[in-house]
Amino acid sequence: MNDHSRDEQHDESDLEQLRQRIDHIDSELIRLISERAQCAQVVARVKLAEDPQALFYRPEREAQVLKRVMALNPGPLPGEELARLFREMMSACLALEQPIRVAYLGPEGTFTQQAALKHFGDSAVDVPLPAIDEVFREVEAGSAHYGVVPVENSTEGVVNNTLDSFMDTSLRICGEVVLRIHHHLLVGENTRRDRVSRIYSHAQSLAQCRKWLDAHYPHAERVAVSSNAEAARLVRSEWHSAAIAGDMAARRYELEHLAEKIEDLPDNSTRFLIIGNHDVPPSGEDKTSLVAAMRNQPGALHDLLEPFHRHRIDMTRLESRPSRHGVWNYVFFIDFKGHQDDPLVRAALEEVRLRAAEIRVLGSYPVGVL
Ligand SMILES: C=C(O[C@@H]1C=C(C(=O)O)C=C[C@H]1O)C(=O)O
Repeated sequence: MNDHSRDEQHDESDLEQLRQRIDHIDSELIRLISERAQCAQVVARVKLAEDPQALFYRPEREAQVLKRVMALNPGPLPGEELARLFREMMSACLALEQPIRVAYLGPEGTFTQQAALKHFGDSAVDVPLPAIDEVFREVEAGSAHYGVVPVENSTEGVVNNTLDSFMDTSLRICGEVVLRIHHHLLVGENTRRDRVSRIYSHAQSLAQCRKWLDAHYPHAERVAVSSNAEAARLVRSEWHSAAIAGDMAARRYELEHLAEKIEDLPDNSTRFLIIGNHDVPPSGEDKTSLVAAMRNQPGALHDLLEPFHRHRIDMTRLESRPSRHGVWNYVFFIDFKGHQDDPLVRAALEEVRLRAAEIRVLGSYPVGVL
């Protein structure tokens, strides 16, 4: 036997042993995961015994579980990967308690679907809807437990439809998800790649890739459609067209990548909100969103914001939108760190309430973990 074959023999028996060890670990994991799932079933019974209308999904608890997993992670898997595995495990456990229906801005293949999956995991039932206000309506009507809508993009700013929908809803924000957005130039298999004369995408995505398009396809017609998934669907049957969309849409519509990561800013990301019909208890690291209408007098905005500053509350966002009642009246959307049950936040909110014409807390919710 030469050295080489002895080495190989050694490798083979090593491999055999390692696989036996992995089988043994898997058996242990199966036992533990099943024990975890049984525990979740008991949790469901406890919740129901306390309240027949019990909420099974607990965003604050899920955020704590994920953060704990990342803190305990000894490696070699990155914390986010380990948390992703736990995300799926919780999703499956929750489905045993109650299958959760999640409406999102569709069609299938949108970044919003990707955000919904990232937040709720694979075991949630997803319901694609064609418009943001329909997502609000579906959750208001109780046909879906939760909804997922985009609210702001790091390159292009706010999604006005979402902010406007919050003006006339009683729904609450139950969570947030931030997604890194990578755009690709996609084509169907029969497309003449050198003859692309039209590029479809959502207006925001076209804007996020403007410089790249100017440099690479200055003469192609840019056509804005209702979503990037819709763009992907359209180009399947068009020989001279390409779509700008993400990986979900590429997979869903079996498209090929002509160019990858064509967004102008490399850290392009979008924030999505989870909407539901209940308040979320504190998780330990929360944000609060509110909408306020100002009194129509000089210094009103300063007066409105001053209590946040004095109570040292960290404001993370301020947006204004025209109010739909009366010309030139504005409402403000304010996000800040902290939970509405925190004594400091409560004190600030009481003062703000006296200074604003109207304020409505849209929700306190866990800061996005993944
Ligand atoms: C098990 C529970 O119910 C659900 C499932 C969870 C889990 O699997 O860890 C966590 C929160 C809830 O969404 C719970 O509330 O603890």
